[in-house]
Amino acid sequence: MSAALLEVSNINTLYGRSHILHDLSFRLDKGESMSLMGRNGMGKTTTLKSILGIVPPRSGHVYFCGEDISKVPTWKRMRLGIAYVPENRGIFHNLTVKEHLQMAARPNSDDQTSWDYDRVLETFPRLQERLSNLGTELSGGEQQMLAIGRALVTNPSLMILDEATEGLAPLIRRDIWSVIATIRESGISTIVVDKNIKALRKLCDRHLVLVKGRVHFDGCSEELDKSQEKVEAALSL
Ligand SMILES: Nc1ncnc2c1ncn2[C@@H]1O[C@H](COP(=O)(O)OP(=O)(O)OP(=O)(O)O)[C@@H](O)[C@H]1O
Repeated sequence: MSAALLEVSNINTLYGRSHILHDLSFRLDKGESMSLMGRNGMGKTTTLKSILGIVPPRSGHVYFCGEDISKVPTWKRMRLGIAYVPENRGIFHNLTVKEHLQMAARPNSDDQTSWDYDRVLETFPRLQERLSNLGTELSGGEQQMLAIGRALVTNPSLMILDEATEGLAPLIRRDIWSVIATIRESGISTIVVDKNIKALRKLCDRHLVLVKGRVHFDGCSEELDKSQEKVEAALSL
């Protein structure tokens, strides 16, 4: 078996005394794209925050490129190549589009996966038109594009997107899905949290479904098709 890019091994994550993730384990190979699904409150965001160290698991391990990063602070995990596009997008009100991108940019020696300022603007022509606008002056869709663009210029090997299409108009959603596909094609591994199972089925190689902080399903798209009833029941209860 090839070395995993990310391996989450038996993590238990709690908020105070509320035990949210229970012995959660999964792995993601280099270049692989994984969906993370589950009803509201099942622990998807907590899983992402555990990977990033924002909410460190009480026990268990997180390995990235074979290294145990369980005790590594969040900023260092990002330096190692993990980028996060949070649910609330985290756009600064008082910075322009250009400043957001310039501030985050980090070059990468690997030409194949390299994303720079110009490539992001080519991918998001809307941002090109809005370069001198402040975060507050952007629509929800533009903010989402900026949040993704800002993550891309850090040249991550793993990109984590939490509900990137949530609350957006259908045409903008379509653009965001197409950009996520482009990111994947550029060789960056992705973990995508979303409710659109049809889009995730098409986009991702593997799928993880959580129920009450436990893995309910973990398999490839063909296995997802075979377990359709079980998965749909878990998502619609
Ligand atoms: N900061 C916190 N303090 C205490 N409990 C929390 C905190 N954040 C989340 N929770 C609880 O942890 C559980 C899992 O939440 P989480 O946000 O991981 O779920 P989710 O699957 O991402 O749901 P959603 O789709 O609603 O974002 C929920 O019961 C939630 O109320």
